[in-house]
Amino acid sequence: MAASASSTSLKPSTPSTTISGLRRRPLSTTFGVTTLSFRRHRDQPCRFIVLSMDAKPTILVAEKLGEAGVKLLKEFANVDCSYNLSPEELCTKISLCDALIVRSGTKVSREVFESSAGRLKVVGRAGVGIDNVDLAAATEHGCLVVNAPTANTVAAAEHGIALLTAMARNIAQADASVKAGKWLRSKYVGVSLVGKTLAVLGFGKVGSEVARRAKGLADFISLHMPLTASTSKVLNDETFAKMKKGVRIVNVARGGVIDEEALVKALDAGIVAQAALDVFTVEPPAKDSKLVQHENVTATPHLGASTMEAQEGVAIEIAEAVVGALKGELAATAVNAPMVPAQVLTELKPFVALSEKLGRLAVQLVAGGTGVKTRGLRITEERVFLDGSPESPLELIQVQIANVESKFASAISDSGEIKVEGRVKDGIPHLTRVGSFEVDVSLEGSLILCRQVDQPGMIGKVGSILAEDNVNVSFMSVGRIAPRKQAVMAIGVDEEPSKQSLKKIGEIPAVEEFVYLKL
Ligand SMILES: NC(=O)c1ccc[n+]([C@@H]2O[C@H](COP(=O)([O-])OP(=O)(O)OC[C@H]3O[C@@H](n4cnc5c(N)ncnc54)[C@H](O)[C@@H]3O)[C@@H](O)[C@H]2O)c1
Ligand SMILES: O=C(O)[C@H](O)COP(=O)(O)O
Repeated sequence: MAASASSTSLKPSTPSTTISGLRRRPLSTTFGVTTLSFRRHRDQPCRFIVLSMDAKPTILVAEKLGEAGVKLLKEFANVDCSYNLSPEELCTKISLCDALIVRSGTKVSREVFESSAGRLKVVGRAGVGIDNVDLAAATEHGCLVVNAPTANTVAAAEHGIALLTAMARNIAQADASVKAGKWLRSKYVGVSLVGKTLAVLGFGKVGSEVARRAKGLADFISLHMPLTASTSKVLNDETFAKMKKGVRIVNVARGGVIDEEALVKALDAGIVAQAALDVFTVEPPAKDSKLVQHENVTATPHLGASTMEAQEGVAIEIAEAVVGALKGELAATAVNAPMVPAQVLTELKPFVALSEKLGRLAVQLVAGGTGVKTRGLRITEERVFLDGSPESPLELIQVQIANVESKFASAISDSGEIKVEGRVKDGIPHLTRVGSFEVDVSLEGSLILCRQVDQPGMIGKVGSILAEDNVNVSFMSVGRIAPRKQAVMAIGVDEEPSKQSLKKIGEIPAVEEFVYLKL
């Protein structure tokens, strides 16, 4: 038997947690805890949904993905490539899947998350825009959403420039007329780009690449912001009325950032001379759409990301992100959790493992089962620096669950919540407090918590019962209020004890309560 025993005396429980020089109010929830919170540098909160998989996962790829990405996924998971699913078919299939990969053509609605009945752990968006994924529903269902934010940036910027130049010289319209047997040289006189001004709305990755390529272009507006509540119909009757007459508009962002009816009116009135559009509010747009059919509109079918290079890049980027998330690694491209720089991820990794284990442990301590994880969850966190330094390292994590009963009464703190606390020691998560009792046990394998009258021989008695059952004890720690009063024994075990052994432990006369917890 490999065991290490230690004994500590009870210290009064504090209303907040001290984190190396800063005082921090612990996380608290009204119901179960599976979501973890940290602070990262610059005092921005980070939230991770920690995933762990036991069997080989199943990944549904619902839209065409580059081969290199599919190959990568197949090395790790069962991969089901099923395209053109109806919303109903997607909802039926999703209950058998651990991850889903989509492009912009699939709506990942609340119904999809509800239909997954908790099995769906990751949604991978093979591209940038995540307006087709219900992020609030994903978060509520404990599902991580990751995207591939970098691999198609250049492709989208190049398409924007292609549309801009093609629009300025009427390339698409002129091509169609020549193919129709016409030769209309005076009809298709274009505008020169030299000396003009270009407004880039949405100056992020794509927008800045467009600007770099567009030096010297102008009197154009190129849209590159995501579709959100604040960008929806950002170009509308009011904004068109304020524009310079004869402006030309390029949209490779999302159709919804333009009020399309207003654009048709602006085109008819000559306020907007031309528009080059890759994206539409509804895709594909209606065949008789006034906008698409307008003679001053150049339209492409959402081709911004469609280059061989971008699609291979996106496929690999999303495959790596989804596989990483399914393995429980921290996701750098998570969109319903903040992006965290690589060096911070390394620093936080053991704390994520600690938080995951504390969360699991705390939820199992709730009386009446653990099926409350996604409902009524309220997380609060407050950080006050004692030494004035936001760079102070994280020292311990405390998880509290309020407004619930516990199946292990000793886990209830003086203030009435289930409380567990842990630290990272030599890279390994340790449980350091249960309720008001200080313990020190490595959070590996599983755990027996046992409250007993503090008296000689207790460690031996419990140890013998486990030894008879061939259960190896990895760590053992006792926290007590005062000598010969109540004590809590935390025993780490490598194997699951039989029901009989657990019963025997419960029958030791000095044992007042005990619980077996799987980590
Ligand atoms: N047509 C395509 O195939 C294609 C390809 C790639 C990206 N996109 C679209 O382009 C968008 C931008 O992609 P990205 O990689 O550059 O993203 P990004 O996050 O790097 O850049 C978006 C920028 O928009 C800005 N922004 C947000 N709201 C704004 C507002 N109300 N007004 C002005 N700016 C605002 C942000 O601050 C950010 O700088 C994506 O969200 C996607 O919808 C389309
Ligand atoms: O947001 C994006 O990345 C682009 O719109 C590309 O979408 P797609 O993958 O459906 O081409």
